[in-house]
Amino acid sequence: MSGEATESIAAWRAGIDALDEKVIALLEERMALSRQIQHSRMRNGGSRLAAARERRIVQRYADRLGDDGARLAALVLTMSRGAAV
Ligand SMILES: O=C(O)C(=O)C[C@]1(C(=O)O)C=C[C@@H](O)C=C1
Repeated sequence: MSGEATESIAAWRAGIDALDEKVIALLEERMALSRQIQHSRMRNGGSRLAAARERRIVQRYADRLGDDGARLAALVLTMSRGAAV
């Protein structure tokens, strides 16, 4: 591979690494918000789960990202629920 290509790939990877850091930070922020909601609901006698809300979230991801988006949403929700200890 040419030196130019190697440099380009390194720069693009730096961009990806920066984006991944943001995605991770956003996921952490999301999990914290989700935990607040779940704790609040449970303190008030409700359950941890809000199934209808989850269906809307999965649908939103699916509309934008297809079947993989739906799977990603399910994983994000699992992580968010798991954070509510
Ligand atoms: O929106 C809520 O009611 C939440 O509790 C948050 C959240 C989520 O992480 O998006 C988590 C658990 C529920 O089952 C539904 C959604």
